[in-house]
Parts: sequence; C-alpha cells; structure tokens
Amino acid sequence: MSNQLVGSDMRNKPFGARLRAAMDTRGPLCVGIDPHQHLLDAWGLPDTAEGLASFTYGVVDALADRVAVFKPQSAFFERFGSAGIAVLEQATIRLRDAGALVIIDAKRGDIGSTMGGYAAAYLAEKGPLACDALTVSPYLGFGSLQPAIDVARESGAGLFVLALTSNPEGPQFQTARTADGPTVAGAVLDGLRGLNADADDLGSFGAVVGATISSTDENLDINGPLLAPGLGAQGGTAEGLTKVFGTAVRNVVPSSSREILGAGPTGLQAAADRANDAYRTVLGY
Ligand SMILES: O=C(O)c1cc(=O)[nH]c(=O)n1[C@@H]1O[C@H](COP(=O)(O)O)[C@@H](O)[C@H]1O
Repeated sequence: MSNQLVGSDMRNKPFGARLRAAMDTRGPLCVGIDPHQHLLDAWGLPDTAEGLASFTYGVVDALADRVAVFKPQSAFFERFGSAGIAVLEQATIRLRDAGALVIIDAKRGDIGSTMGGYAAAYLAEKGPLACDALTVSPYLGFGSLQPAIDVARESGAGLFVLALTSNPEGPQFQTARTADGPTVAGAVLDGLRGLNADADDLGSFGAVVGATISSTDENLDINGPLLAPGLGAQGGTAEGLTKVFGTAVRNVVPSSSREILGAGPTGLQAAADRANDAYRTVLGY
C-alpha cells in the first residue's frame, strides 16, 4: 500500500484535511493500540517493557501502511514508566513515517497554564511526543483548553474533546444542564462548532462520542471529526453508527482496540481489513 498520505506534502495541511485524505485513501478505521496485560499474555509476551515493545511494534509492522489512523492509549505505556513512554514515542514516529495519522489518547485537561505544558509535549511540531491529535478533557471548562487549541492551530495538529463518552458513568455529568441552558456535552459541541467554523471540509477540532450511546438529541454537526470508540469489545457495532450519528455519520472516525488486537499477531491484518470494509460501507467511503 502507498505511503503518500501524510508525507511531506501533507504535513503542512491542517489535521482535519489530512484526516479526510487518509480516510478517503485507506478507509475510516482507527486502530486503538491498547496493550492490556491480558493481551500481552495472549500474544505470548511477558508483562514487561520488552513485551510492550514487541506487542506495539508488531502492530506497527503489520498495519502502519494499510490503516489510516492509530490511537495508542497512553495509560498502557505509562504503566512501564519511562521505558514505556519511549515505546510510545518510537511507535508514533514509525506510524507517521509510514503515512498513518496518530491520535495519542491521553485525555489531558488542566488549568490553562498547565495545559500549555501538555500542548508543548504532544502538539507542538517539535514536541517529544508530537502526534497528529490528542484526546483532551473539557471538565476544567472548555476555555481551559485554549493553550492546546492555540498550539494545535499553529502546528496543524488536532484535538478530540470528550463530549458523550462510551462509559456508563458519562451521562451523570455530560447530560447535566449548564446554567446557560445546554447540556455539558452540548456546550462542548457548541465550542467545537465555533472552532471549526472556518474549515472547508473537515475541521481539526473533534468530539469524542461513544459508539455505545445508542442515540442522542445533541447536534453532532460540528464540521469536525467525531471519534467513536466503544466498538467491538464495549458492544458498539458498525450498523449502530447510523443511529447514533445520523447525518453526521460521514465525519465519524470509528475506533476499535481489543476487537482488532485480540486477533493476535498473525490475525491483525485480516481483522483490520474486515473492520475497515464494514465501516467503509456504513460511513459511505
Ligand atoms: O477517548 C477515547 O478514545 C475513549 C473515549 C470513550 O468515551 N470511550 C473509550 O473507550 N475511549 C478509549 O477507547 C479505547 C477503547 O478500547 P476498546 O474497548 O478495547 O476498543 C480505550 O483506550 C478507551 O480509553
């Protein structure tokens, strides 16, 4: 498969444009890299930084040139301290060199001045963990994300802001009403719509909306990408995406981790191709 998706000619385009081009070429699937301990076991690997490296580079070698987007879960790399973070850094570089986009799933969120530190690590062009997009948490206030928004705009990176998450506890906060009237999730989606207002096709500021939520009254038309985790292991299905996302379904980035990784080192390519075909059909690629 070709490597031209986000080569040097595309690195200077904003994340939203690169994402659309990558999904058009390779299909919409995002493979989550979540090296759970039970998966290391199932792959016959030790629960050590070396096992983590073998697992992660196995995924990279098998899929980097055929899948558009990867989402390494920082927690499973942090579990091994600096040795684990080094694997995350290396994997991110290798995936991007192979033309894939990398969303680091670290769900960062803090007061504005601290947010600037995270932005320098993950979103600045020359940051040590420079990636294409970062998941962030808006629960210190949407405005607290401003330093990350500023750095992302400057470097051409993107953000995915938690809106309607896939876990059953999410609605307790996310569907609560703010003093101004909209729900917390609705206020996040409004903020994102504002950030993407000037983008041509797909803006760079996305929302996280779980594939498990079954349906929502919120307006998901944010002119930006909608990261949909919760597929496979958490019960979300390709067919269910139309019901959750309605007319915004073409902007969905369907993300699956355990469902693909559980296929084992020799089954990864077939599992990813199968999932990609199913999402292509449903999302209209
Ligand atoms: O931001 C995320 O990616 C995320 C948001 C959400 O609402 N639900 C959710 O499951 N995730 C992440 O997506 C991945 C789901 O993994 P699987 O259930 O194995 O596909 C994990 O890394 C979660 O942390």
